Order: sequence, then C-alpha cells, then structure tokens
Amino acid sequence: MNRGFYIGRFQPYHEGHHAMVERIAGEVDELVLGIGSADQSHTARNPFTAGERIMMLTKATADLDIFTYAVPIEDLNRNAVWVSHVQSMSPKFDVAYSNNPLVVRLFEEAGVEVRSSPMFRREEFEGTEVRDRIANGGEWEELVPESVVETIHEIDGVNRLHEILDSDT
Ligand SMILES: Nc1ncnc2c1ncn2[C@@H]1O[C@H](COP(=O)(O)OP(=O)(O)OP(=O)(O)O)[C@@H](O)[C@H]1O
Ligand SMILES: NC(=O)c1ccc[n+]([C@@H]2O[C@H](COP(=O)(O)O)[C@@H](O)[C@H]2O)c1
Repeated sequence: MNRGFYIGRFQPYHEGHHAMVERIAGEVDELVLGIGSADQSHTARNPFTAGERIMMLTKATADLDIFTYAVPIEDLNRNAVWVSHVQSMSPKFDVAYSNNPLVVRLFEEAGVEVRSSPMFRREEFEGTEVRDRIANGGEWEELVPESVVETIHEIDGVNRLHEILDSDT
C-alpha cells in the first residue's frame, strides 16, 4: 500500500490540480490532499476557508479511483521545521507531490521522496487566473470541475470575491 501527499492552497481547486490528482491516482493507492495556508481566508489571494476547500476537494475527487483524505495545514513562519509540522498533521505518506520549488526543497532536505510533473495548460489552469475571472465577471466555470462551480455558488463565493476586490481598491 502506497500513500502520496499533495499540498496546495487550492484557492480554488482547478482543472490543473485535478489533472495532477488524476496522474497521481495511477501511482499510489491513497492520497492525502494537504490544504495549505489553512488559516487564511477572505483575502484576494486566499478567499476560501479551509472548510470550503475541503468541500471542493472531496466532491471533485469522489469519482476518481483513489481514496483521498483532506487535511488542513496552517502556515508556520519557520520553513526549517515545516515538513515536521506537515507530518504531524497528516496520515503517514511515502511520497510527496509538488511543483513548488520551495516545497520540493523542504521535503528533499527532510529526506522525503518528491515527484513533480509538467504544468497542465498553466496559462489558464492557475488559481490567480480563476480568481481574477470570478472577480471581474469573466468565464471561470470552464477552469474548475463542475462540483467546484456548485460549491462556489453555494457559499456565495462570487459576491465574496467582488466585495474583497472592492474593499481592496
Ligand atoms: N496547471 C497546473 N498543472 C500542474 N500543476 C499545477 C497547476 N497549477 C498549479 N499546480 C501545482 O499545484 C500545487 C498547488 O498549487 P496552488 O494551489 O498554489 O495553485 P496555483 O494555481 O499555483 O495558485 P495561485 O495562482 O493562487 O498561486 C503546486 O505544486 C502547483 O505548482
Ligand atoms: N513555512 C511555511 O509555513 C511554509 C513553507 C512551505 C510551504 N508552505 C505552504 O504550503 C503551501 C504550498 O502550496 P503551493 O504549492 O500551492 O504554494 C502554501 O499554503 C504555503 O503557504 C508553508
């Protein structure tokens, strides 16, 4: 039995993340989805709460052939002990997945195997792009799984992003 760990902020969970999870599903039996910056919400960069992101990930991965756990991971102002912090919050894992250079370095320095992947259609499948489109009335629904569209509507996420943008300017 092999278990992987994939961390992201998932603000929101989009088709690039989903392509990565589908690829990971071919390599491990179980996957821990670490919800990074779990303590952050209601800001332009991190609009959604950890609980809202748990809904997005859980529903979007329900039909995949892999068992997933969503685990919130709060930020820590000490990179040198961040991997221990992650390990203290997560079920044990054999391999970490990330395309973030700092995350890759921290895991490798801690002796954890890390796998990266090519970016999938990064010009569109990027959290920043999805948030910009939501805030500016663009076509964002095609960039995220259908269940994420539903969750964002359920939590009134479009209006939240509009209000955050208005109050930032
Ligand atoms: N299109 C993509 N293809 C493959 N991996 C991706 C893609 N987008 C993000 N990732 C990776 O997924 C992990 C989590 O990313 P994150 O949640 O920060 O999303 P992001 O799209 O990079 O967000 P933001 O634009 O908000 O910084 C990172 O390792 C990131 O490199
Ligand atoms: N010292 C720390 O708290 C620390 C270090 C590395 C990554 N992280 C977090 O891990 C996540 C990494 O996700 P991304 O790959 O989406 O940037 C982010 O939430 C980031 O804040 C935190």
